[in-house]
Amino acid sequence: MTLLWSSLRTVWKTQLSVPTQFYTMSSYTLTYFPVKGRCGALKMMLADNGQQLKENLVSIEDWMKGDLKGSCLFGQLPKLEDGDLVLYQSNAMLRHLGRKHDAYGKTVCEASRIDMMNDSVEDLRLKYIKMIYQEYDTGKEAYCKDLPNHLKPFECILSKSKSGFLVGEKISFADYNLFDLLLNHKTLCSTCLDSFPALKSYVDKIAARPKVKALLECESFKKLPINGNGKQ
Ligand SMILES: N[C@@H](CCC(=O)N[C@@H](CS)C(=O)NCC(=O)O)C(=O)O
Repeated sequence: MTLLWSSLRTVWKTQLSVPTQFYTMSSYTLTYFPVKGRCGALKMMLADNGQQLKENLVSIEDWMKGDLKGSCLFGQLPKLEDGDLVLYQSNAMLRHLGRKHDAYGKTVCEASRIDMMNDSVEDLRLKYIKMIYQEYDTGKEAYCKDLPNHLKPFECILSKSKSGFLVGEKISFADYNLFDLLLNHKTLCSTCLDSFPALKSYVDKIAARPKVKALLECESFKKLPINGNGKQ
């Protein structure tokens, strides 16, 4: 049993831990609207790994013509192309990049915990999107009041983390995703992290990673609105 487990671990590590430099020739193309939206985390992860990203920005006018929508597997963007691989679903893209760029944990158990954390980030993102697009004027206040209940589990995890990341010793795709969503929330409510010291230093620490910092300060990234309806 021990032997089997250790060989499984070896297979998993072989799949996950291919040196990052092996992938420097990857050519990524992202097709999406001119917003940060569901692609902020993906862009941060690629930037942090020194990867190039070609972007096709789609205006609402072009989208409304319907041809592109009709060509998308689920009728929605973003779409990420990595060579011959075409991916839809932003979380599948994060996982793909996590596998390729060693941001998906060291073991099967770490990967599963990263999945769990990312699913929780997605739960909060869906609540955020619903408020932004459907009830900004009537629901923002209640949303901000309830926000600490959703941030508390992340604070709890990070306050116990030795590395300062959600899972294991290294940054993972779930960290980029949570970081991106926390930046959105700081824009929504500037004091929302004041009673969460671990989350606050987590955001500061990821924002200070040189390549992430460069992206956050880059004009073409900064000028993208967070959401498509202008609310933030
Ligand atoms: N679950 C999908 C959601 C994608 C999604 O909601 N896309 C929106 C923009 S962020 C879209 O394409 N809206 C246009 C439409 O539905 O026609 C993902 O994570 O990628």
